[in-house]
Amino acid sequence: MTVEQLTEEERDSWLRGLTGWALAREGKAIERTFEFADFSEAFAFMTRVAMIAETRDHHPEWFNVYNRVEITLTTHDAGGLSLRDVKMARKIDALLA
Ligand SMILES: C[C@H](O)[C@H](O)[C@H]1CNC2=NC(N)=NC(=O)C2=N1
Repeated sequence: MTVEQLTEEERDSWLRGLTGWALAREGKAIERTFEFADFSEAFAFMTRVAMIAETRDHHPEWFNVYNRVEITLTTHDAGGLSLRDVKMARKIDALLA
């Protein structure tokens, strides 16, 4: 799939609309850390994110220990950040709203 990488301007503008997400990997990714009451809550969240990832065919890089989930979004096909990452971040955030 051909996916366009965001320009720096687009990236900064889209990022202003996302709370809690920060640029990572020299602007080629965004990341956010989530904390839950315990492992069960964290893993339930991960399961829901996994379902979204599968339906969108857009997969997170993530790390979990106990109640903490760190998510990094980047578009491998674009070699950096694309609108798909921004949309995925919004979907993830919506799970917690
Ligand atoms: C063939 C398949 O559509 C691609 O490999 C998809 C799958 N999931 C993906 N996930 C992410 N994060 N980036 C991609 O570029 C990507 N590409």
